Amino acid sequence: MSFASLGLSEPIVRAVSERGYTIPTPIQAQAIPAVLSGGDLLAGAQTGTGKTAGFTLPILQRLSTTSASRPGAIRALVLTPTRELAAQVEESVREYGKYLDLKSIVIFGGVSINPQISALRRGVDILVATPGRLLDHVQQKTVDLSQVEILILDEADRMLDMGFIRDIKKVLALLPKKRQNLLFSATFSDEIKTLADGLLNKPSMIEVARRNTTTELVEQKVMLVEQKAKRHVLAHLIKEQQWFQVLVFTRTKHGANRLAEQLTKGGIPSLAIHGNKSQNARTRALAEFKSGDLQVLVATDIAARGLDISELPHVVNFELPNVPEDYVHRIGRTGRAGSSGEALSLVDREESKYLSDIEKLIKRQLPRIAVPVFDMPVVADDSDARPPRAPQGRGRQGQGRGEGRSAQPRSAPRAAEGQRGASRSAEARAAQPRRADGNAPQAARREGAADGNRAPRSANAGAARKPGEGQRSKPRSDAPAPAPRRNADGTLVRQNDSRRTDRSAAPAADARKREGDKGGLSGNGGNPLREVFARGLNALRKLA
Ligand SMILES: Nc1ncnc2c1ncn2[C@@H]1O[C@H](COP(=O)(O)OP(=O)(O)OP(=O)(O)O)[C@@H](O)[C@H]1O
Repeated sequence: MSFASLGLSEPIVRAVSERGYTIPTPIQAQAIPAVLSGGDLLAGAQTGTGKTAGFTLPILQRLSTTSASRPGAIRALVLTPTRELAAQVEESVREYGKYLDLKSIVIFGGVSINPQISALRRGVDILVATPGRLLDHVQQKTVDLSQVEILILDEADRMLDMGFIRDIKKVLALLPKKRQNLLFSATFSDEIKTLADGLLNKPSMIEVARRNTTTELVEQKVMLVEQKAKRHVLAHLIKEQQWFQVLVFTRTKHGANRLAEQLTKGGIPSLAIHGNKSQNARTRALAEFKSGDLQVLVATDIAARGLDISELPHVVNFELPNVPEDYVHRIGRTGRAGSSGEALSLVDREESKYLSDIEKLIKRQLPRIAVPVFDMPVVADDSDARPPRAPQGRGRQGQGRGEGRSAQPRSAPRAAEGQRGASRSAEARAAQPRRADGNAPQAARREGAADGNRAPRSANAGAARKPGEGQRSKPRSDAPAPAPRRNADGTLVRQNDSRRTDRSAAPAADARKREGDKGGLSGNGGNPLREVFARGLNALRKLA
């Protein structure tokens, strides 16, 4: 099957083949004719399977073969949940439409509104926007949506959930009654699907794979590890396994800042991206990460949806999301367009409910792998020893609005009201890290500086490293001092624990074997029993 055979004109097919696409993906093969027929559509297909072109190409086709009712009028409106996704979608519109006489622009918050006003004045056929900034334009009467022929909700289930639904309803009220509605996502919960059905007019429904399934191209694993050990385990894995491009998801903005700072201090260049960062910092962090100049991007769910990072090899859930669909989207940043990838979830026992919700959604049990055995540095700062919040059901925590016009959290439907209150106070708690000596830890004091700026790098972190470059061999001045051998939960390995240690090392070694020795999961060389004995004795002396 070819793109031309789906009813697309030569200029569109030419642009698509210049992009390197020869065969439509299954969602494109089904969605393109359905959109061209003019009806409403609810389309679901796994992450990274080409949904963007699935709606963009037929929109371009429809608009290029009919004329606007009024010159310069907005004819298609694409809404996305995040600024970065809006920018990405509009880039695709421009690329696929480069041989057509259609104009597109993107508008989102966090940047000056004036250039957007000027661009809207000049006339535009396809507008890609985040809802918050779009409503700002509505309020200032700088946008006219009365001629919109096609509305597209990308990441539709997110757009219709409690974070966005009020804004979406305001936008819908401004659109002509007669229009084509297109809803695309990799996930649709039953309640969102029912809501979507109510908004659509006799929609066709396309489901390429079973709803809410994760892509087969991602190898998913779970490591059961205590919250306070997670950052050490993560740093160890990144160094030992020489992971380069790693996207790490945390539950809160503060947690993202803190982890990015800790990793950077430990010699792993990292930046955080979340809703409290300036747009400049967000754009820069994502660009550096996409281009391969940045080793680790620590993100909240702001980066979970839609972002297309070419051949991203690793996604890590530092904490599990409390909305199981978000798991599907997070891990879907890897394993895209036919490439394979790995997703590792670090799960504290307090998160076991989230894990079972996720496994229920994706209808499979995720394989558990052993925690690596290694020397964990002793740290006075136990600010991340706090376990994650106990599961409280659905509803996003600690994120507030997806792309708000203000820092105020969105209002939520009744059922979720209590959860959001809980989430805010939990975020506030997390904003006050504790330290044994009662002083604010460095991370907290630096937070202001780190926010919106490049996270401070350690003296010899220098430029981002390529895989294999100086990760193990170079001694670093900021490397943690040799420490007593500890278990993954931070407790000292005692003399009597040696058999236990050996037993816990065994599954790790097995896991490494299973993984074709990618692992590096074992401890130091030499005689492990003697080493454990000596270290244990040392530590006990110190304690005494
Ligand atoms: N027909 C095609 N042939 C080859 N590559 C394609 C084709 N269509 C899309 N792609 C590529 O596949 C990747 C994923 O596409 P896209 O971002 O549209 O996925 P998606 O289904 O919207 O994912 P998500 O659910 O995460 O938003 C992109 O890099 C895109 O360029």
